Amino acid sequence: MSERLNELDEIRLKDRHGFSQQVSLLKNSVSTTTLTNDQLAHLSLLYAWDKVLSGDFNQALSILEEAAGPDNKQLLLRIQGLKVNIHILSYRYTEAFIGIEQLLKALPSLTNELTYYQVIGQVILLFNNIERYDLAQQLIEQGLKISQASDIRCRLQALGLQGIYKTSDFQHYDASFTDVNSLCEQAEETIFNLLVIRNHMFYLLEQQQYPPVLRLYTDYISQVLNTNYPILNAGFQAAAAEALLKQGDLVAADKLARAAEQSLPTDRHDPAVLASYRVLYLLAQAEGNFNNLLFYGEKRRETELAIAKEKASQQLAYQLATGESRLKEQRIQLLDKDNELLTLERNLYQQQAENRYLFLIIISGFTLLLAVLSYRGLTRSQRFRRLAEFDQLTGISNRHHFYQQANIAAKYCEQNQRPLSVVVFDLDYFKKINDTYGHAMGDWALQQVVACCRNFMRNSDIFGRVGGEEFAIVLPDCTADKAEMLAEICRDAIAAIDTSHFSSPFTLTASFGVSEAAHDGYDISALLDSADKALYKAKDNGRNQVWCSN
Ligand SMILES: Nc1nc2c(ncn2[C@@H]2O[C@H](COP(=O)(O)OP(=O)(O)OP(=O)(O)O)[C@@H](O)[C@H]2O)c(=O)[nH]1
Repeated sequence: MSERLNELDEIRLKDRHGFSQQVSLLKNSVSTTTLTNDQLAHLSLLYAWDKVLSGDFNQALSILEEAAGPDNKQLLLRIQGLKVNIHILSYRYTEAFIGIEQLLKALPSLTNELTYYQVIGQVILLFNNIERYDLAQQLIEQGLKISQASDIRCRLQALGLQGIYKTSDFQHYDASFTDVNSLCEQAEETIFNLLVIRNHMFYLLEQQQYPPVLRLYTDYISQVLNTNYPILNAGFQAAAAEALLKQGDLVAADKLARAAEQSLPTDRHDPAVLASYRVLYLLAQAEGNFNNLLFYGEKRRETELAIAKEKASQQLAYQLATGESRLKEQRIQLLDKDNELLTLERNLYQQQAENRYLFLIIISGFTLLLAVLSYRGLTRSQRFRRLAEFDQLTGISNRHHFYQQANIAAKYCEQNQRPLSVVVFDLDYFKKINDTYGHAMGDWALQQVVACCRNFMRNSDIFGRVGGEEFAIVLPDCTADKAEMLAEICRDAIAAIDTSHFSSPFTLTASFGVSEAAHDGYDISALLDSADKALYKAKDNGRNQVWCSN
């Protein structure tokens, strides 16, 4: 029986399908009373692994919690190691670090090289993530002392490369990369080798060494495609696309960047995902494609934020798990309270949404009745209302209507503690355009400016003409950094308005000011004032730029 369990362990990561089938078969056919404690625990470990590989982390954890305690110390540590692994995969970092602390205490008794790696590999990865390269390095060195097996040495050293890159000089890193690369190639550890090369390509991009990036891409891409590993595909393609872009080959860069996008897993916050969005953003910028610029700018920011958030929660969890124990427990309880509150908030929100839905159904019944009764009256009054609310030249809200809508939005955001930002902009040297090319040309320019900025706004944004050539946008649920990005995109788009078909082409530009409720409060007049002041700074500093009030 023990031999059979060891065989299954062997094929665990090599033949995923066969492993799953055989574990289930064994689990259903064997009589547990005939097994020793260790065999029972080993079977539970394999069964839990099968659940982990199929993504069912909760079940895997309960299998391990219920597993019989083995007499064999190595097996016990593997069970604890897998529990840590599951906590990491399910983002429960506090539990993960508490488990790690226990594992590290038991580490000196680990003598089997493969078990050492199985138990400690994830811990090293996590230490790298929280930038505790010193702790990761200690574990790597200990592992290298235990193991002479080339596959394990490749994996350990590959994990150590990130720390060497971040903490030592480039020459040392370059030499280490070459060593690890050849070691992993000899050991035929393809995935680890390719991950090391992918990271190296991004390192080379940082050093602005573009031809070597493309050489690595050509040399290894067929291996990458064979692994069928999306994070590797996306990483290689994005790195090569960025190198091509920097060398000015936009067409080839675009092709690879799109391929990278198609390889991207949707729910991963891997650096390869970030790199792909960065390249697609740079491409949109080079092509003047403002829709893509906004889209990928947003995606890039979201991914950056998610990576930073994850790192912060890992660092906090590490501090909690290694801090003084009573304080630690209190904080964990506080965190749990936070989680309870979040769940409560979510439930309340769901309830509110359901109530709102019910309310909408009732209201829509009345509305239909009213609509039928007053159809004629409404169409006439609607026409008058449009005239009173919207600017005739550009079609957006006039000053009065803009203020009305803006105040409603500000009140809503304040009550619901949502962010709120304001952007104001004013065309540069517009008088000169009127004076030189005539008032009709000025009108045309105003219409073009509004039409192109409108492209980048959401339905909930409030866009108004608040002066002759001055405009304002109120952005509910939007922080200043995003508002600033929108302003930059509008600024770029206005500067790109094409006047080449006129007999005397001219350039249109605008200056922007941004303010945010978190800094200036929720009063619309104060927000507009503050954004106006930032706008004057943009004008004073040479125009055609965006300034923020904070
Ligand atoms: N064509 C046209 N011009 C307008 C309209 N409303 C205001 N203007 C003109 O916009 C110009 C604004 O000029 P200024 O306030 O001196 O500002 P500017 O020339 O843009 O200079 P800076 O803002 O300092 O960069 C004036 O010439 C106004 O007549 C309009 O509806 N149509």
